[in-house]
Amino acid sequence: MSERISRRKMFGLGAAGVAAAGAGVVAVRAGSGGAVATSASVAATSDAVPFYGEHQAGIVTPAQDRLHFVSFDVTTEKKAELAELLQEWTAAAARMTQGGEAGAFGAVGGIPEAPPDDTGEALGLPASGLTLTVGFGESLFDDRFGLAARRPAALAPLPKFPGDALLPEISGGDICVQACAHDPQVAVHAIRNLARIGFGRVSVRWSQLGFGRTSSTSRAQATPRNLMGFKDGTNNLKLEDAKLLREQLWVAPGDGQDWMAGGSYLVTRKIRMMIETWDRTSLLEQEQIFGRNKGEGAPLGKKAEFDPIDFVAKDAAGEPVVKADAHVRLAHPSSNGGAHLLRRGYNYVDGSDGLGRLDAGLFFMAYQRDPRRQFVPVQLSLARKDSLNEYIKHVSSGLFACPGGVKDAGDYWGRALFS
Ligand SMILES: C=CC1=C(C)c2cc3[nH]c(cc4nc(cc5[nH]c(cc1n2)c(C)c5CCC(=O)O)C(CCC(=O)O)=C4C)c(C)c3C=C
Ligand SMILES: [Fe+2]
Repeated sequence: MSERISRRKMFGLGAAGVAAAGAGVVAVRAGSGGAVATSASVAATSDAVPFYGEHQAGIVTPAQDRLHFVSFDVTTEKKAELAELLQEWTAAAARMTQGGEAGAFGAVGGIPEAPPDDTGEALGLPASGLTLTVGFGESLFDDRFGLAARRPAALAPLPKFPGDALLPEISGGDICVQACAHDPQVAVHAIRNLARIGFGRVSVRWSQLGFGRTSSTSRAQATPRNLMGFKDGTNNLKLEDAKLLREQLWVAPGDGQDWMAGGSYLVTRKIRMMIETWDRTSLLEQEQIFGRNKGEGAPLGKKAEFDPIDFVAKDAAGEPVVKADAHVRLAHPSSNGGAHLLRRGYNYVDGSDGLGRLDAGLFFMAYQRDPRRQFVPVQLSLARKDSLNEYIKHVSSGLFACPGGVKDAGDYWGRALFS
């Protein structure tokens, strides 16, 4: 008889509060698949991130390496069915983030006559730092579910920015789920199972895979690089910036709709890079465009990555060392009324475009307390003047209200909104 243990049990990651039903019935063969940790770094990235808490995981959680982001359209017209789905999703998310299977019986533990309640491709894989973060789009607050009066003012449609080339079919959506993990198979498994559970009630509108996190969200992390080869995330809001997080990231009671307290607003922008043109641009020009050097990521005129940027310094010709149209000057809080963002983007390559070019870029994601005072002014200033614009094109956009955290096993995603 083959040895049968749960995915969660196999890695000793059981967490109180994660549904125990079916544990021990759920099957994975020990030693099957390539999930066995082979080095210290793999072991570290196999850990589970707590699911319950004041805030949703996946926002200040140190950014994992991989992303699968999905936006759903709600297809049911019944509010009760939607609330029920959110409860089912929350239970599945609580299990999967702790390394368990999506359902109580799992991929092979149920009756043979029924479809399994887990699709199976993560059997044998550890939790891999999986976080699942949910958000509600503006379109959910139309008259379908009687939620119009509960739409936060901050969830207003974003304005059209100069240069926008947005494709509606990969923009917007009623509900988003951001899955981040250190293993792409774990992130994809989670989104796929949520889509499966949602059959008949939601349908996938668009989804995006990402790799090589392009932002650090903790000082414990080294700054990664984007596909233009520059360190990205140096001057990001970070987990350790407690005061700034309170002021700039988390929605506070009294900010508007109470159901959003402890939550945050997520802006997504898929930004295609004209990397072939970029690769024919001189190093000097590349560095002037960002206002930082490519090797260290130091501000121009400075030596080390975290040296403060000097926006006043002039070169021998009397020109600003950091140009007037440099990306970091235009995006800096000092140019935007003190606005900060918590950036959490990922690189993407979606094959090629049929014209001999890679379809590649940045899936930009940024969390904030109020996009009207944060993303909108920053993006307006970038869209008008940024010298980077010659090399990029915004092709998709999303804005989602991500509520506060799920408190315990009796709570669910969006309970405060739906009750
Ligand atoms: C509206 C917000 C922003 C968009 C859109 C955006 C696109 C974008 N950015 C890079 C690369 C870098 N950005 C850097 C800094 C930076 N970018 C934003 C905002 C947006 N970027 C901010 C708020 C900041 C921080 C500015 C500061 O306070 O100094 C950097 C420098 C390193 C860093 O601090 O992270 C790089 C590099 C690309 C490639 C891109 C679109 C494709
Ligand atoms: Fe940027």
